[in-house]
Amino acid sequence: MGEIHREKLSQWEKEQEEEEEEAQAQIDIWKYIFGFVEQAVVKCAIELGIAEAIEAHGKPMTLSELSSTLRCDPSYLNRIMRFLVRRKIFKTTTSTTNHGCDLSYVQSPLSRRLLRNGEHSMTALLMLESSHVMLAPWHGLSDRVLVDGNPSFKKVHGEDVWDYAATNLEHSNLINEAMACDANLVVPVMVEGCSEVFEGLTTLVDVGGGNGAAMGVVAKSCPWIKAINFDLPHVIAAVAPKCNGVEFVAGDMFASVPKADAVFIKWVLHDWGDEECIQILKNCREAIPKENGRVIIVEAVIEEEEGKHDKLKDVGLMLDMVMMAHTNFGKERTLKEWEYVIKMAGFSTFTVKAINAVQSVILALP
Ligand SMILES: Nc1ncnc2c1ncn2[C@@H]1O[C@H](CSCC[C@H]([NH3+])C(=O)O)[C@@H](O)[C@H]1O
Repeated sequence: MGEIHREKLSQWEKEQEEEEEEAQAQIDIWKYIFGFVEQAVVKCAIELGIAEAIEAHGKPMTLSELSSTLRCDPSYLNRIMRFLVRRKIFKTTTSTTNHGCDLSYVQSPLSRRLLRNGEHSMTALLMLESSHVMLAPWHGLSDRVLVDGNPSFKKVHGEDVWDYAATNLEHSNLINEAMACDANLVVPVMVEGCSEVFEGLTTLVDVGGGNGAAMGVVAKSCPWIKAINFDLPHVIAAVAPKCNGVEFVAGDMFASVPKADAVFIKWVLHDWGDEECIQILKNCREAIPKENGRVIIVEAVIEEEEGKHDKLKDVGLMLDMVMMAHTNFGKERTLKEWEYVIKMAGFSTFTVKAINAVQSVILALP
C-alpha cells in the first residue's frame, strides 16, 4: 500500500470514528439530563408496592387487576409499567382471557430486588439514596470541590450524617436497613468464596455493624463463632432487641473497639478521611491478638488504570461520589491509598482478594 493511500485511509478512519462519537454523544447526553428519572420511577414502584402485588397475585397480572389492587389510575399506571418493562424491571406475557388477548405483568430478576422482604431486596438502599435527606446534599457538590469548600451534608443539615442520625431515628433506621441490604448480599458471598478469613476464629467483632445483619449471617453460617455487633449507642438501642445469636455492644470506635480474635469492618472506613481511618484501624489492631489476629476490611478498591475494572467494581466510582456528597472527608480508595492507611495504622502486611461484589476483602495482619 502506498504512503499516500495509507494516510488517506487513516484520515477516513479518524473521521468515521469522530462521526460515531458525535452520534453517540447525541444519545448519551439525554442520560445525564434525565439521569434522576430512573431512580424516581423505581422509587414510585416501591412506594406503590407493584412488585409485592404481582408476587401476592401468584400468576401473571393484568393492568386492570394491578390498578384495582393498588387503587391506581390505569392510564398513569400503564405509563409507569411501560417505562419499567422497557428497562426489564418487570416482564410481560400475553394470556388469553374471555375478552381476548391480555397483556400481563410478571416478576423479573430486577423487580424481585424491589420486594421489601425479598431475599435480595435492595429496596431500603434505594429508599435511602432517594430520600430528601440524602438527595439535598448533592446540590452542594460543586461547592464541596472548591478550595475551602464545605462538606455538603453538613452544610444542608447542620451536622454530619452520624450526628444527624442520632437525633433523627427514622432516618437512622433507614440507614441501618439500607446497609443491611448490602450486608445480606456480601457476607454470604464471603462465606462462600472467602471462607478462609473466618477460619480458626472463636470471636469476631463487627465494627460499625449497623443492625447486625452481617454478624447474623456469620452466626448462622459459622455457629462456632461468637459474633459481636458494635456500633454507636443510638444504633444499638434501636436494633439490639432484634438479635439473632449476636451480642450487641454500644460504643465509639474512635475511643476503643471490643476485643476479639478478629475485627470485621465493612463500609465504615470509606466514610472517613485518612487521619480518622488510621485512628479507627489502630483501635482495631489493639482489639485483636498480636498472633493470628486479623482485621477483615470489606471495601471497594478503586482500579487506577482506566478500563481495567469490571462493571460491578465500577460501582465503586459512584460510591466515591456518594462519599463526597454524604460524608465530611470519606472516599473510596485505590490499592495504594489502602496500603497507606493500613501501614500507618501499624499493620505489618495485608492482602486483597476480589469477590463477586462491589467490595473486595482486604485482610490486614498485625
Ligand atoms: N464512632 C463510631 N463508632 C461506632 N460506629 C460508628 C461510629 N460512627 C459511625 N458508626 C457506624 O458506622 C456504620 C457505617 S454504615 C455501614 C454498616 C455496616 N457495616 C454494613 O456495611 O452494612 C453505621 O452503622 C454507623 O452508625
